[in-house]
Amino acid sequence: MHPCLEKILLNEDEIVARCKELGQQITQEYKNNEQPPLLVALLKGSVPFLAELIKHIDLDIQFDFMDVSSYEGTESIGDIKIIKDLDCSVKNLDILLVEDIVDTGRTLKTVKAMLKNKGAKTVRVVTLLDKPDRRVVDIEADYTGFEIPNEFVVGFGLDFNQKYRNFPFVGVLKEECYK
Ligand SMILES: O=P(O)(O)OC[C@H]1O[C@H](OP(=O)(O)OP(=O)(O)O)[C@H](O)[C@@H]1O
Ligand code: HPA
Repeated sequence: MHPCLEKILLNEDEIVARCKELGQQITQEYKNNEQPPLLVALLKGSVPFLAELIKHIDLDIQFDFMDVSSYEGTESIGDIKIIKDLDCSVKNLDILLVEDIVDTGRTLKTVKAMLKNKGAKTVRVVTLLDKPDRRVVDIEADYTGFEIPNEFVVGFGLDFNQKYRNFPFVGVLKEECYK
């Protein structure tokens, strides 16, 4: 057990089982679509979730990455910066945006609007975690792994100051470690 860990909210088995359900649901909902979706994953937090999810999507999907940043420590700074844009065009594509967490909703709202502006045909969202109590803009994911309470979480991709992304579970740190 890591010395900074206060508690585990979601263990690895629960996360993997939910990724399987989400992958199957996505497969069903896109299988009669004209084209398979392009998964757009937001770096860096969504990487472990993307890696688990795609094992359970039985469609000829492709994926690409964008890196946007809005957090310093546990604070959303509101201003969304693009650090790395997509490699491919999204024009007329059905996009499935892959997020680790929807918190204030600012990142999702901004990125969804960017993709629409670039000519995406549709933009849906799959998120591992949703923290509805923290929302400041009106936005919801189309597919959600787990709703969680208003606590700053780490693990399964989520960081505090770039650390703890490699925990295979989602947990909460001891207060003295959020410094
Ligand atoms: O709903 P919001 O309040 O906008 O917060 C959610 C976003 O914040 C985190 O990203 P961050 O900018 O920390 O980048 P990271 O994925 O590299 O950790 C997280 O990965 C989401 O993308
Ligand atoms: O709870 C969180 N943990 C890590 N990163 C985050 N970005 C938004 N909310 C969170």
